[in-house]
Amino acid sequence: MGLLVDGVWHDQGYDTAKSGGRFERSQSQFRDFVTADGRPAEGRERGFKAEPGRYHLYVSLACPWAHRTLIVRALKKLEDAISVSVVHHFMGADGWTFRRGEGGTGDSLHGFDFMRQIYTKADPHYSGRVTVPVLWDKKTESIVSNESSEIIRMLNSAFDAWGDASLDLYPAALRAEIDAINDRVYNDINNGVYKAGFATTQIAYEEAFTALFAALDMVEDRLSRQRYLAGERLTEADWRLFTTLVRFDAVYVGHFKCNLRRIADYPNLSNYLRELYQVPGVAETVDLPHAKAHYYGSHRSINPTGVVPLGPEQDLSAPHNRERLAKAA
Ligand SMILES: N[C@@H](CCC(=O)N[C@@H](CS)C(=O)NCC(=O)O)C(=O)O
Repeated sequence: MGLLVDGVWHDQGYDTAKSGGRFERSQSQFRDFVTADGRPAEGRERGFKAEPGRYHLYVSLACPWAHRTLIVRALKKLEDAISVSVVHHFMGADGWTFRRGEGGTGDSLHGFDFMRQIYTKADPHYSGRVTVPVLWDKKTESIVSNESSEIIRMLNSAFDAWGDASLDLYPAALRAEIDAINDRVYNDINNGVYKAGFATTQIAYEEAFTALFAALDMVEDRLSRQRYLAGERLTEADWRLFTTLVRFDAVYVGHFKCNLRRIADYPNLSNYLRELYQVPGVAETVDLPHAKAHYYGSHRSINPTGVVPLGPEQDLSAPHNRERLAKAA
């Protein structure tokens, strides 16, 4: 694990010394937007026009942030319009690599060996972490965005000429509701599991753990009354929660010490997780053996032996009971 400083790679883990043992996620730095007409988004200088075949996603199948982009690409039926490369699951001293095999596809655009080369190609003086996902523009040979929450918004709305325009995961009428639930889910659940797992002091771990399970309890309660997080229809808020839920019992309970309860112990959350997993196109984006191999194998500060546990038993294809919450027409 490492980062770039002025374009030079340094093998360095997360520094929690200055923050009382707390894991603090750094801000994504490439924040442009693809738009349908190519005009720069508000407050941005560079404009990128949506065109089929022009953009490429770099993802890891292990990463919950990258997973969001794969799900929205599949749901919006953009597989032919936006190509993908998948990094290898092992993230060691070189960071993400394009080693082929075990799910890794190699870099089909440049034939690079390391993900960091994508960043230095876009900006030879880049300083920061080398993260996935990345939305790459083949035309200008640059990174449009390395922020998953913004990439999914682009996939949702900018490419409707080539995808499923009938699906809107961020409908105008629900935006305030979606933004509010996203905020809690991001801080306490999506990022919460990382804050628990990468904490290097007891107090930092306990803070994250307490907030995480309070938020899961809140979501469990909400999902006992309504089918989806923002009400009666599936939105991006659900997919953002899904990528953490689907990894929870297999990875976060053990590896990140998030072990007060499993998702399997929450009746509504576990049925909801199965419903989302069974939405056509989604199961193909989920690779739990790959995720386990990544987390347990790569984070040697947490799991020095790299041994990957074999369990748990899980059947995400089993029936769910969520139809009972559908509003009678
Ligand atoms: N805010 C970013 C976070 C992406 C992120 O942190 N990805 C992780 C993988 S799960 C990563 O690439 N980490 C590498 C590192 O921190 O060095 C997003 O949502 O796109």
